[in-house]
Amino acid sequence: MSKICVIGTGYVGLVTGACFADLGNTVTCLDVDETRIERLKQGIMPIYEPGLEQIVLQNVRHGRLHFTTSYPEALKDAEFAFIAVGTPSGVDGEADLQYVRQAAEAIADIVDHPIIVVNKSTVPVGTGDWVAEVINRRRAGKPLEFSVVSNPEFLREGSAINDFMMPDRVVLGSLHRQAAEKVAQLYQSLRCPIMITDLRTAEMIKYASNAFLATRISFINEIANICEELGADVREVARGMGLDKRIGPAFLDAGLGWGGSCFPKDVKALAHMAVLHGTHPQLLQAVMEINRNQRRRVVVKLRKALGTLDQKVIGVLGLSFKPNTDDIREAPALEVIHLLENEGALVKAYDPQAMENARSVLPRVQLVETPYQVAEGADALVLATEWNEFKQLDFEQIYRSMRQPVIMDARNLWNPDQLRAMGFTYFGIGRGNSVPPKG
Ligand SMILES: NC(=O)C1=CN([C@@H]2O[C@H](COP(=O)(O)OP(=O)(O)OC[C@H]3O[C@@H](n4cnc5c(N)ncnc54)[C@H](O)[C@@H]3O)[C@@H](O)[C@H]2O)C=CC1
Ligand SMILES: O=C(O)[C@H]1O[C@H](OP(=O)(O)OP(=O)(O)OC[C@H]2O[C@@H](n3ccc(=O)[nH]c3=O)[C@H](O)[C@@H]2O)[C@H](O)[C@@H](O)[C@@H]1O
Repeated sequence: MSKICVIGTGYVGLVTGACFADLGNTVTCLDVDETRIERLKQGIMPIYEPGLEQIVLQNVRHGRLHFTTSYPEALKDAEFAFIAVGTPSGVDGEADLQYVRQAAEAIADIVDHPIIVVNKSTVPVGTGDWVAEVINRRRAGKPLEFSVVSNPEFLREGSAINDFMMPDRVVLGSLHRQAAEKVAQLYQSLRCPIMITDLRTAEMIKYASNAFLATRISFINEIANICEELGADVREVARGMGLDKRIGPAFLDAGLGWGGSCFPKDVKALAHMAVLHGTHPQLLQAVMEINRNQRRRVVVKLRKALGTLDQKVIGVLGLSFKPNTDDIREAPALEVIHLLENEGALVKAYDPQAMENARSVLPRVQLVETPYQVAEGADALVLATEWNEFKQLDFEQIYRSMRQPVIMDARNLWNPDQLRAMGFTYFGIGRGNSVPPKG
């Protein structure tokens, strides 16, 4: 069993730390955010993630998982230092590496024993080499025995623990095969394919994977828009496509487009890298443009259905960028709300988990306690995030309480025939009758 330091306690750091502890290692998770660490020490999770609290508390109790803000404490005798800090978008769409640099410099300043530096953050191709340079430069005259391994993370929010513990694959990249093999041993018990390659290739696998998934979603959204005009049903189209083993059914849900803390920043960063190195990433540009338009189309449909959005009350169900998370970073719902507010609409909203996070970024939105309060007096109801609890609502009650019975089901969650039969004007995404009549 190994001694591991995890730098950063965001989604990835916390899940990585808790899961490695659960696999029997001794893990210290470090963050520069004192409040976060203080709360973690009290057993309070900084994020909503199913199963996380249980695995954290259990491993803390067994003495395998620790939290600290002290780099010396976290790195003491650590055989591995996992960097899992944020890599947000910079001004031009590039990945901002300031936190990675700080982590690398701290390792260089503190460690005096051989160590493997494992990069789990999503970073531009070439960052592994750069991290090695940062450490070496900092240690000039007093070399440190270390290797850098890239180990991109593929977990999804909302199913993070399962994704970590039952991955489709683990990707490792390094100049030093032996170092990569040592990291591979940490994952041995997960019994999944472990691919060892070079540093830059591993870094690119992460971007290419996220960009490909985003491309699938933009592709099906484009097909959805064509379906609307031609009277086909995109859900059936996706089902029919997905039965082909070469295509597969995943990531073909048309809707409001992709959001979240990663797809938007990673597709942008990949396109930025491409342009910077003289290639023209036309497909990536189109993938991003389709995604932007997907939100706007919803607002256009609502405007057409209601005549104007000015002074109209629009209820929004779901604020998180997808179900089972309280994360609202780049959530499609927020963009739709901003567009609606720009046209004078008054927005009410509810989300099962993201209300706290939404409060500060949506000062003009009336946040209410239940889906039914969202519907009350509304001129239209928009389903922006397909939480399970929205599947079975009392639509009779909703119909009675709305000012105008207009439903914009932007995640294709509900049954159009049933709702239309009840008297609702229903619009979905890519489902035949989904465009309001012209004029
Ligand atoms: N959120 C996700 O589902 C996934 C994220 N990733 C990648 O993993 C990386 C981390 O993402 P998140 O966990 O979402 O980030 P986050 O932004 O939620 O958390 C990052 C944490 O790192 C801490 N931090 C910043 N600088 C630090 C330093 N110098 N020393 C110690 N702690 C420091 C911050 O205080 C924060 O708590 C990103 O590169 C992201 O692209 C990869 C796969 C999934
Ligand atoms: O690098 C990352 O951070 C992670 O990004 C995504 O995970 P995540 O952002 O948690 O969520 P997804 O389930 O991929 O959904 C992303 C967005 O696409 C949307 N989506 C997803 C699937 C689909 O069919 N249609 C669709 O619109 C979701 O609503 C959401 O807004 C990837 O799936 C992970 O493999 C990756 O590790």
